[in-house]
Amino acid sequence: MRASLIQIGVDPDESVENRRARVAGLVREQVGADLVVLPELWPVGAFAYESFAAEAESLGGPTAQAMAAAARDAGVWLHAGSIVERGVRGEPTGAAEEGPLYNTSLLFSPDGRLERTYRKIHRFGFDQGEAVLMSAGADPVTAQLPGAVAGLATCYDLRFPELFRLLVDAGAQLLVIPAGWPARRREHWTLLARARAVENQAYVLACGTAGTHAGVEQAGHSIVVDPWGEVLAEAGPGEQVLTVDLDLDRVARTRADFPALRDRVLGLPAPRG
Ligand SMILES: NC(=O)CCC(=O)C(=O)O
Repeated sequence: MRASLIQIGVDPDESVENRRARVAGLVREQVGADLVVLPELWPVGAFAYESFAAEAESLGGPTAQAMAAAARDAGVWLHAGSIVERGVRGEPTGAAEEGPLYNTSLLFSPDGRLERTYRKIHRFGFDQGEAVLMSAGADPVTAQLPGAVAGLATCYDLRFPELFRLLVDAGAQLLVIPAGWPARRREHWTLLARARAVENQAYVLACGTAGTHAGVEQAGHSIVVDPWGEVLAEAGPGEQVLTVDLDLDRVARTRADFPALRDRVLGLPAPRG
């Protein structure tokens, strides 16, 4: 599988419309890739909280339309990163006001069909920002890609290994993680991406943003890690396309040769203390 991660520069001097068109063009350039991955909330910026409501879209909105067309034109599977999704009015409480916001990832097939959506489960910000503006997703998601099952997660999810174990138990061999990770915690990003790969004996494709928005410098350094924890490719801090060929049989070989996943002991009782 050939995968291309497009580490998009998200800066306030570019309009959302311009960035959407520019990114669609970049996706169209990835002819020959099997899978293209974009970062978290690249239309608006993961930390541009004050713009979330104004830039919220439906699953048939302008970003989804542009990405569906780009996936079709390039003939690629496209994990289009995430958008601020405006959910349906009245969901989930039945209230009459506008629908809730979600941080929702979109996965398109090469014919431009929206195959999967994943609403980010772990919202970032503690008691502010995304954590209060967005509603949490509740459903882990996998998708069958050519030759491998992908497990979907988003940015802050990377810190929660139990989600990845669920994905692996559902068959995931490839963990796809769009992000908008800040530069000041770049060491965590790299460390956690490698940890998730090693402990799950899976490929990790983690695609972040570049640039600075809402005063938060982004880490860049998108990274592809193999099931042994080796870094196959890593971007620098700026906008960049990272293309890498994955040997998908390596997942099964790693799990057979070093069967740590098999040796899990499940259902342990609560610790005695
Ligand atoms: N957008 C995010 O989820 C940011 C996560 C982050 O900054 C961190 O986990 O650190």
